Amino acid sequence: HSNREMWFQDFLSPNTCPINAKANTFYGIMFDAGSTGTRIHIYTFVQKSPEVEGEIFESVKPGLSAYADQPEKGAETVKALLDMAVDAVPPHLWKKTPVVLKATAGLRLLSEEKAQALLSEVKEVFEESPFLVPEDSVGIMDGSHEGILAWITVNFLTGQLSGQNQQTVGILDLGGASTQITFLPRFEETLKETPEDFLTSFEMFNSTYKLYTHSYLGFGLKAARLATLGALNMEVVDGQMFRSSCLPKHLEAEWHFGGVKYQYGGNKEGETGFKPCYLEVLKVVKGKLHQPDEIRGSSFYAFSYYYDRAADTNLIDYERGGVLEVRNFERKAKEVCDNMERYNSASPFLCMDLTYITALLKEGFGFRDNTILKLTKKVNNIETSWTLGATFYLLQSLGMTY
Ligand SMILES: Nc1nc2c(ncn2[C@@H]2O[C@H](COP(=O)(O)OP(=O)(O)O)[C@@H](O)[C@H]2O)c(=O)[nH]1
Ligand SMILES: [Ca+2]
Repeated sequence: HSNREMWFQDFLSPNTCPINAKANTFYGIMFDAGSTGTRIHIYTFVQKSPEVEGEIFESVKPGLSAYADQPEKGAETVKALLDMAVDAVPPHLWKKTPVVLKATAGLRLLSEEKAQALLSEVKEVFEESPFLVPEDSVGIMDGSHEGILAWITVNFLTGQLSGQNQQTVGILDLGGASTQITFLPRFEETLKETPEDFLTSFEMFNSTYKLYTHSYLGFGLKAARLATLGALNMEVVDGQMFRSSCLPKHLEAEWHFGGVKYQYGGNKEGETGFKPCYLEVLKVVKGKLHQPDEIRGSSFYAFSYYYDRAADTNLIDYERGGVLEVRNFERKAKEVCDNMERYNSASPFLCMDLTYITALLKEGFGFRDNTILKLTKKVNNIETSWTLGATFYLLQSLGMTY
């Protein structure tokens, strides 16, 4: 360093810079313990109005449920991410920076004691850190909150929660083990025909919202693969083969999910391709999901695996996302499933995944072929995830703001 720079650096050190510049900035750390990975979101807030100044986002695979029998190792993956936050947050703010981890469907599918073992190891990592560890800093996220909090994130970031025009957007989140659908019903009719536990009211930014939301456990993309193979929620006999016409004909492979090993493969003799595959995935979704009429015409934001699979098949730009119709997923599914040899470089599940997404949207939720989906993974450079919404609630509950 030249001495000029040193002088400059000294001037801006925390205890000499103008207090209002520093006092306004504070941080929140929210971990998303997803079924396929653990993610850290380090948010920077500016005090004056609910404003997110920035986000540091990192993720690690696999998710905590893969460490069902080695909870300390699972917690180590959280510690590695938390060490990043020690570097990112100024030391004088550590004690005022809350750290929370919420686990989603991956841990909901684990046994109670295995999930608790993982969570208590994570709690120890938090206790050993320099950050503020609130009361319920580690836990499993309630499915209905998962959808609502993602809705808050997207509608806050797109400015629908502050502006007067309450033209909010609905959200679709396709995880590995569960999938969420959330929107603000406009018609009284919808409220009447919706099951009671699908409707949740809450207070945010001094407005009250009554949202339609549901988290379908077992309907995430990975869980749906097992369901399509007929392997979900069953004791797998060692060496048992699971076959599907959604898989390449000559495929023989094994796969680990949620700590269990599965043998799976294609239909050497039987049929292969979109038509037989669609019939298989239809068994997973037909008649299993609630179909609110209101959504048939409205467009939705869609992210997580909806985004990943659309990007993997160039339906959207990998970085910027894009807008498409439900029919684009179906067309791509047909193209992949009926030309499997051309796609052998991609995941062997690509045909099954795209066909499942098509069936989930059309036969599951009841969307039309021309329903518009806005696929995004960031809005204003902030990840579209339930974690920002969860952090707003956390700060509110700590009386820190909003
Ligand atoms: N970019 C990005 N992708 C995400 C985020 N959360 C989930 N995903 C993607 O969605 C996939 C499945 O979601 P996950 O959270 O692991 O499953 P869940 O526990 O059932 O919700 C992951 O493999 C990621 O690719 C996120 O915050 N940002
Ligand atoms: Ca998730």
